[in-house]
Order: sequence, then C-alpha cells, then structure tokens
Amino acid sequence: MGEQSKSLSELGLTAGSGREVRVTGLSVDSRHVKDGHLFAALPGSKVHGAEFVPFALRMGAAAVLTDRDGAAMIRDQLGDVALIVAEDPRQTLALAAALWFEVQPQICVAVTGTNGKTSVASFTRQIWRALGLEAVNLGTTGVEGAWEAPLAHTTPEPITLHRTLAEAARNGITHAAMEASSHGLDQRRLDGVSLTAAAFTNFTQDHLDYHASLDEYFAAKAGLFGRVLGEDGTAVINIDDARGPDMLQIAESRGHDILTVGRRADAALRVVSQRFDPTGQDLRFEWNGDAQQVRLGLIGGFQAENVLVAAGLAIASGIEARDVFATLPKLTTVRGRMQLVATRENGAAVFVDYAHTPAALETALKALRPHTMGRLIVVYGAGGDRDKGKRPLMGAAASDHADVRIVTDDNPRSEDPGAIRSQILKSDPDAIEVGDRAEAILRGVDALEPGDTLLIAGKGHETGQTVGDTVYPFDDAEQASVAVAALDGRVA
Ligand SMILES: CC(=O)N[C@H]1[C@@H](OP(=O)(O)OP(=O)(O)OC[C@H]2O[C@@H](n3ccc(=O)[nH]c3=O)[C@H](O)[C@@H]2O)O[C@H](CO)[C@@H](O)[C@@H]1O[C@H](C)C(=O)N[C@@H](C)C(=O)N[C@H](CCC(=O)O)C(=O)O
Ligand SMILES: Nc1ncnc2c1ncn2[C@@H]1O[C@H](COP(=O)(O)OP(=O)(O)OP(=O)(O)O)[C@@H](O)[C@H]1O
Ligand SMILES: N[C@H](CCC[C@H](N)C(=O)O)C(=O)O
Ligand SMILES: [Mg+2]
Repeated sequence: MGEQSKSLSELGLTAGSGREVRVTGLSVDSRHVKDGHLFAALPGSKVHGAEFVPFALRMGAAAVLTDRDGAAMIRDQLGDVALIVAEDPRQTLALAAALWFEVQPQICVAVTGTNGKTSVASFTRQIWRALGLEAVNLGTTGVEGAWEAPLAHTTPEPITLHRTLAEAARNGITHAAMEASSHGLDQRRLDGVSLTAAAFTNFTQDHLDYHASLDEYFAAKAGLFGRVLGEDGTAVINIDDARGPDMLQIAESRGHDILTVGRRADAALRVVSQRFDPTGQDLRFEWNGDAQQVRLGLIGGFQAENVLVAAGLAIASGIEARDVFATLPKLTTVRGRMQLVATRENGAAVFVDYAHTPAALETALKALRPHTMGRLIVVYGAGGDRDKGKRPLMGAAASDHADVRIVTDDNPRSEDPGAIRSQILKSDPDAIEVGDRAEAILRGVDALEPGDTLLIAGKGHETGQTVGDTVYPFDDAEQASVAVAALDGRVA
C-alpha cells in the first residue's frame, strides 16, 4: 500500500476550508507521521495530541484531524495544511481508517465483557476453522488462526486494526472474531468495523483506573450494541449475568436479532447440566428447546458459557446450528486459560489461568473444585498501575475459595511490589507472602500432595514480568514445569 494516496473526500472527510487534499497515510502519533500523512491530533488522557502538531508538520503532515479544542490550539500554525475539525475525532479517525484500508473479512464479529473475550474469540475462530473456513481471532493473544501475528493491544487503535483486517482479507481470510475491550470501545477504535454479530459475556469490576465509575465502565461496553453493531446485526447475550438483561434491552432497542445464552429457562442456547472429570466435561444444553449433548475437552464450568456464546456467534454468522455443535468436541484450551501445564508424580495437577479480576479468580477456583479431591492451592497477585480496588477483592476471593494461598508479584510496573501485596493480604491475612514469582510457584508446587490442585493465576499466556520499565522474561507454564522437574527429580 506504499505509494497509495486518497483524497479527503474518499476518506469521508471535509476540510474546514473545503479544500481537497490527497493524503498518503494516516497517523495517530506524531512520531509516525510521514510525508503527506493525515495526522489525527486526539484529545488524550495525559496531553492533547494537538501539542504535537508542529512536529507532525515538520515530518510532512498534509492534513490534521482534531476536535474544537485542538483546532483552537493550532489554527495559526497550519499554513496551507488542511484542517478537519470533528465533534468526535476518534470516531472520525476510525471511519476514515476503514475507508483507507478498503477491505475487511466478509464476516466480522466482536465480543465484549469483563472476562471471557479472548476465550470466546478463540473458540469462534476454532469453530469456523473446523468447518474449513479461513478464519482468525484478534485480541490479547494477538492474531491467531489462519495467520499469526502479535498485537500490542486487546483492541488495537483503528489504524492498526484496519491494517490487520485488510491484510487478512487480502490473504483470503473470510471470517474474523475480535475482542472489544472497554478502552477500545470508549475510544471508538472499532467504530469503522462492519460487524455481523456481537456478543456480551459478563460484567464485573475491572479497569476502574481508567473508567470513572462502574456505570461508565458498563456504558463503554454497552457501546458495542448501542453504537457499533448495525441495526441488522445479531446480539448474542449471556442473560445469566446480572447486567445481561440491561445489555439485552439496549440490543432490543436497536432492533438487533437476539440470541440469548445462559442457564435461564428462556435462553435460546441453554446450559442444562454439566458433568466434570479430569480431562474435561460433558455438557447438556438446549437449542431453542431441542436437547443436545457434547463432550468438551475443556476444564472449568464457565468454559461451557464461553463455548455457547462462541456457538451463538458462529450461528449468527450464517452457519447451521447442527454443524456448529458438531465442531464443539474439537475445541482446545486457549493458551493460559485453565491450561494444564504440569502434573506431579503423585498425580497432583498444576493449572495456569489468566484470572486477574476478583470475579475471574473466584470463577477459576470454583471451576477447579469439582476436579480436585484434596486441597486447592493458589499462587496469585495483582498488577501495578491498574485498578487498586481489585486488590482486596482478589484477596477475599482467594481466601474464600482456596485452601492454601501464596501471594506474589504480577507485573508491579511502577509501583512498590510489597505495597501491592500488602493491599491484597489485608483481606487474605493467612496467605503466605512470597514476592519472587518463581519461588512462589516452587513453593506452591512443593506443597502439592496427592489429590491437590495448584492454580497459578494472573498471567496466563504472558511471557514477561514487568518491574518498573523492564520486562523480565517470565512464563508461568515454564516455571511450573521447571519446579515439578526439580522437585520430582526429572529433567524439564
Ligand atoms: C489509556 C489509553 O488507552 N490510552 C490510549 C490513548 O492514549 P492517550 O489518550 O492516553 O494518549 P496521551 O498520552 O494523552 O497522548 C494524546 C495523543 O497524543 C499523541 N502523541 C503523544 C506523544 C507524542 O510524541 N506524539 C503524539 O502524537 C498520542 O498518540 C495520543 O493520540 O490513545 C492512544 C491513541 O489511540 C492509544 O495508543 C493509547 O493506548 C495506550 C498505548 C494503552 O496502553 N492503552 C491500554 C491501557 C489499553 O488500551 N488497553 C486495552 C484494555 C485491555 C484489557 O481489556 O485488559 C486494550 O484494548 O488493549
Ligand atoms: N465466562 C466467564 N465467566 C467468568 N470468568 C471467566 C469467564 N471466561 C473466562 N473467565 C476468567 O477470566 C480469565 C480471562 O479470560 P479471557 O482471557 O478469555 O478474558 P478476557 O475478557 O479476554 O480478558 P482481558 O480483558 O484481559 O483480555 C480466565 O483465565 C478465567 O479465569
Ligand atoms: N489487560 C489486562 C491484563 C492484566 C494482567 C495481569 N497480569 C496484570 O498485569 O495486571 C490489564 O492490562 O489490565
Ligand atoms: Mg482478552
């Protein structure tokens, strides 16, 4: 796409002067501006992007998109550079990015919710792939499926998002399932994506470092149905969640087709019962009242909800329900989500899970109980520079649902790791405190007796421990196998 250029009107933009300019690319960061680019000077959480306009102009920007405040800051600096003033420049940028990159996979679906987005997006992609469709999922674990690539964010900013979708479409990928993070929705990153269906998993506390209140956090998520999903789209909603009915109402008011999931008697995809064993579960469910039974090779009761939400998205994408259900036994664990990573010689199992919210920790621990005859041991911590309110709630969840708890570090970032641990320990005072995560895992593995289970929570698929600005290589799954090998006298 190197030499391409487009006029402002081809990008749906109008300069204040009415002048038509051709641009050679889009940038949201002045440091990435190239000759002829449109620079989106966005109002930021720390600084207004308009501060960087002089630099963007030196880099060759041909047009600037900003809001009224930004325009007031830069009007006399622009010379003959085109100025586009928008009410909501983030949304305008998202729509322009969609037009710039031109194509996206024919079927795109998105999933929001506090927990379960990566799992649902991966399961949806796995269902499509099992039916021979070219499909990817995009989110926390990068681009996965027919094509693999890392992504810096769960929901990338619109330029990266549309570049990725266009590259996928040009390489023959017809189906994409993406995660819609609350940050991404709040910042309109997905507003240019044309969605066939969208899903809601659940809503509990997270990210109150970013959103001013739980209501604002919910409103951001609700934007997926209230704004992004078009009126002809299908809304797949978990109505068991306390906020499910609110989301349902929003979707109904937009005229979406509705597909409900849950245990409630009126759910279209209804969980009837589950039977757990060491390698997975048998799931009985109903589809519009018709009984179905499938074997799932997945640990954790909550995975059945995620699987049915994914099945709902696949049905909404135009596939026969019967064909969708036939693929479910083939679904495999998502990396770092209830992943069995090691087993001790005495049979005790070690799981890694990405539970990093109070509700996720509770869910993950409760999910392991039916698979555990002995004690449930957990190694956990909480991230630095993130929602501080989560910390005592995570302590309470662990103390309520695990028999032995080891509190350790999980990406302390710029904070004092000891201070984070003590905020957790306030509500889990009997937990053992071991700051060093590798040592904490070793202690957890060492404590395992026959019939016990160890859950290592919080980092899932992550491959680093961020302390200050430094990311040290760290992988929970690898540390668990090293610990088991060391203690059982085997080579890792
Ligand atoms: C908190 C947050 O989401 N910030 C996003 C936001 O930046 P901001 O408004 O805070 O930026 P700012 O620092 O105030 O700067 C304002 C503007 O000036 C620009 N700038 C800044 C410096 C410069 O030299 N030149 C320049 O042009 C910036 O690009 C920005 O547009 O807008 C930027 C441009 O779109 C994003 O890159 C940035 O994401 C940052 C990198 C980020 O880390 N976001 C995380 C928290 C995030 O989005 N996470 C979610 C949630 C994951 C989950 O569910 O757990 C995700 O989807 O990954
Ligand atoms: N349906 C669910 N209900 C409750 N907890 C869940 C559910 N699905 C997953 N979890 C828990 O949340 C953790 C994260 O799951 P997943 O990565 O799928 O969520 P996510 O929404 O993508 O998270 P993130 O916002 O960090 O990207 C899991 O490891 C598990 O502990
Ligand atoms: N996307 C989430 C992941 C948190 C994972 C946990 N390991 C942590 O660092 O807090 C966040 O950035 O809040
Ligand atoms: Mg995710």
